[in-house]
Amino acid sequence: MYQHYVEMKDKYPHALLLYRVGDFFETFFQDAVTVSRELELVLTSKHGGEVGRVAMTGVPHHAWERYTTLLVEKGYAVVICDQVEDAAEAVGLVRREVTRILTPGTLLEEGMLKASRNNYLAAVVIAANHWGLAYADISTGEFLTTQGSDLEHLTQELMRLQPSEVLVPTNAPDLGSLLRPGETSPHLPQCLPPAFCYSLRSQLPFSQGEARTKLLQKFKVRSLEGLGCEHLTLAVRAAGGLLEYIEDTQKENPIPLQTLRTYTITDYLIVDHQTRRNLEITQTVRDGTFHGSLLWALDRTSTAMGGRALRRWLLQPLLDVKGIKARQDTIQELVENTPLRQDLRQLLRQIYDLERLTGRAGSGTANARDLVALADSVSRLPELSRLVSDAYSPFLKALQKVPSVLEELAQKIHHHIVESPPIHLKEGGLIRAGINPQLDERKATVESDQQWIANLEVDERAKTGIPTLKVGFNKTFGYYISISRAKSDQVPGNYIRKQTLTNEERYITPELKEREARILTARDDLNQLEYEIFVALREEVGQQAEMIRNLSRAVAAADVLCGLAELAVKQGYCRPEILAGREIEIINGRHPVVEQSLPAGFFVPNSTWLGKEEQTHDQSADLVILTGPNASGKSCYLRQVGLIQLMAQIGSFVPAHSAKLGLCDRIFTRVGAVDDLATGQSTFMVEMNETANILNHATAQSLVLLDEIGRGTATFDGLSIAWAVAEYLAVEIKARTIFATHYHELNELAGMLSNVANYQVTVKELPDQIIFLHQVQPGGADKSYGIEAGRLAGLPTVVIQRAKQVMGQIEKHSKIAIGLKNLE
Ligand SMILES: Nc1ncnc2c1ncn2[C@@H]1O[C@H](COP(=O)(O)OP(=O)(O)OP(=O)(O)O)[C@@H](O)[C@H]1O
Repeated sequence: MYQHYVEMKDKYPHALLLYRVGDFFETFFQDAVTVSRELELVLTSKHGGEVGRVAMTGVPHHAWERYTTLLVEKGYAVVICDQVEDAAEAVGLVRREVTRILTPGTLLEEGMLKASRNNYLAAVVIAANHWGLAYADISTGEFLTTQGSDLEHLTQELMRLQPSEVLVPTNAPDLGSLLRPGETSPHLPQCLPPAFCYSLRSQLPFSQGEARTKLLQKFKVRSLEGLGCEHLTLAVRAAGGLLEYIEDTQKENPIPLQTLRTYTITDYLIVDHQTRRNLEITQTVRDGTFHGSLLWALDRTSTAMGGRALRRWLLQPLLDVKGIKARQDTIQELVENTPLRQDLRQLLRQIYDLERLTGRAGSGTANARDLVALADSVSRLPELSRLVSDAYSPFLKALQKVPSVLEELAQKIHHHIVESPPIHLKEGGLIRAGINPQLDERKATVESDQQWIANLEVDERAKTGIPTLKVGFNKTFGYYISISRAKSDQVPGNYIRKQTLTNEERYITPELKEREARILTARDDLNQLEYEIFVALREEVGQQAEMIRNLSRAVAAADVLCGLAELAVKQGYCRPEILAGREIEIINGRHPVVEQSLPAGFFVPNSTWLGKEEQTHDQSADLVILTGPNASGKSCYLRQVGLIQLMAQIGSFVPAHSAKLGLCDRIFTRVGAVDDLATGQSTFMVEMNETANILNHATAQSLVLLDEIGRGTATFDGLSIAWAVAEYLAVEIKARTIFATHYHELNELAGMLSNVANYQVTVKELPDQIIFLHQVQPGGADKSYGIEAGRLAGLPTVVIQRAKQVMGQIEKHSKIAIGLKNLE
């Protein structure tokens, strides 16, 4: 056995090999040490003949999925080597084969995947400063590719996707190895973020010739023109290499992938990783939780597919007005038609994860319960289409037609498979009566034999006159007749004694054994036949994978929009008017997340005007300097504007009384720095890097949100940098910007530049407290409340007095604007 194990392990040197021995999956040698460390399991050892003592760690065979999930989550590849024949019938060593290879990016099993998010496998090809990126979710079939010419964009795109595994073609000697998050290799290009798992692959499948041929074959086309990537060499190379990997690891279960789609990152609103983090789109900054994120606040979807789609939309908002309006129209129809919205939500709740169920059917991993769940869901689709039959908005109209072949397929599944089938596929009990005459005939024979055995006890008691006679069954002898030892002298002549126990004797009869043998063979045949009928049905579903998935995507989109409509109604959102220009006008806007965490009516709405032509000065600024005391609501206001803009660009209604929003090409944020200990950078350096990135990439079409710049250094350095940055943004770039700051001196900019305005968050000052009004109003705060806050916090009176004196002096001598004017 060890020899066979070593032969298998040789084939998969970079994966953990789980090897079935009896009721356990065992790991040996170094794998055992790793598994025991990672899963906190006991490491034991056994004498292994010539090799001496062998370290081993095992997990119960029925729980392999649970343990494997943990290992894969930690970034390991796992190979399952299972017994493929019955140990009891095996002659010599039980035959074992690799039945499944699991890597973080190639999971299909339901329990291993998070319902609410995609599980992406990505592949990158880098050539000098150019890159190609392909990604697929093999559980849902999505398959996309793109390319670009700035490595920073590749990093950002990977951060958006958060792939579970990234394939990188290299010349590394340890091809096939999987680097876990944080592990490095000299063969890994620098621009790849260390947070992901990287699979080092050979270059060949990623070469233009091989990759292109692979794609042509897979999609049965003669040119890649129709897929949109004929001339995108790097995109083709990445996609072809990715496809080869999927086929290589999923030999047993050919994956039904959707047709490759080519996209361009600049077709979407660019939200860099920093901004996504600062705006807390999918998780909070403080503790990384989902609760408190924008996704948490917006998600009212009813299906897992809808939940995943909403996440994708939020991470990839649109730049195309038509696309946004189509989504808005659908939300509007659902907002206005409450009965339709409610019925739709009710119905959607009954639809399971069709995308993934179809994937499992197509790859041959679905069980009978999966097929029933799929049929249940598909059979809801005609109801759904009837419900939206009068709808006029685009995403509801997309549901109006359900191909009859799908309805028939669902009926067939229901007709064939019993209502609550067992999990196991080879133990029978799957297929209904009346489906297959051969099956029914064999079932009838088995049943009659079983009935004969069931009657045997009564018959034999009558025949022998022994009232305590019993018929029993055990694994060693099969059926037997049991008689107490006291009565054993009364047994008939055809009884053959098999076993003697303390108080009883066990017998068989030739007829009993004959019936038993017939039952056992017939049952095996029956189970096999049921399995074959099931597999044929599963394949039939797999053949319709594309059609089911197209509909699933339409259901997912409708679900997202129905959820957004529900939210709009419940939270009082408005439909923003999307403009082609640069104007941003938000009347009485609210922060979508903070609003939901406060009691109703507590959130103070605030308006915003940016980039408007021909308006009063306060309402036409490109750059707003926002001042106000600590904790007055500056950061909240700043984020609110970013979130409203982003929500509008996914097509959602927004938390405001009304809004007119010109599209943004990018949203940038710089919000309160945290020391980046991992890279050893100081707070100030992180802040400066981020600011540099903004100044180098923002355009007049961008939205820039800056919260405190220049705080991590000496006051005058900080103030000077903040001033120069604000000026550059307003004069050179003309990006729409909100600049929150404690440097009141920046208010002087508004007097010098016509496209700069001052806003402040107001407070009410009482003798012994400051009341936060959270109201944003035109005008610069004329005083800072830092010293006041210090007083309220209990700093000694002398310190407060002295601080006031020092401030008085500083203010007297600080005339930045006048000074700068004199310089010119
Ligand atoms: N418009 C609002 N209505 C109601 N409460 C608000 C509003 N804006 C902010 N708040 C509350 O005030 C708290 C402080 O807000 P925020 O963090 O935005 O202040 P800040 O001015 O940025 O403070 P600092 O200058 O210290 O960073 C928030 O936690 C929020 O609960």
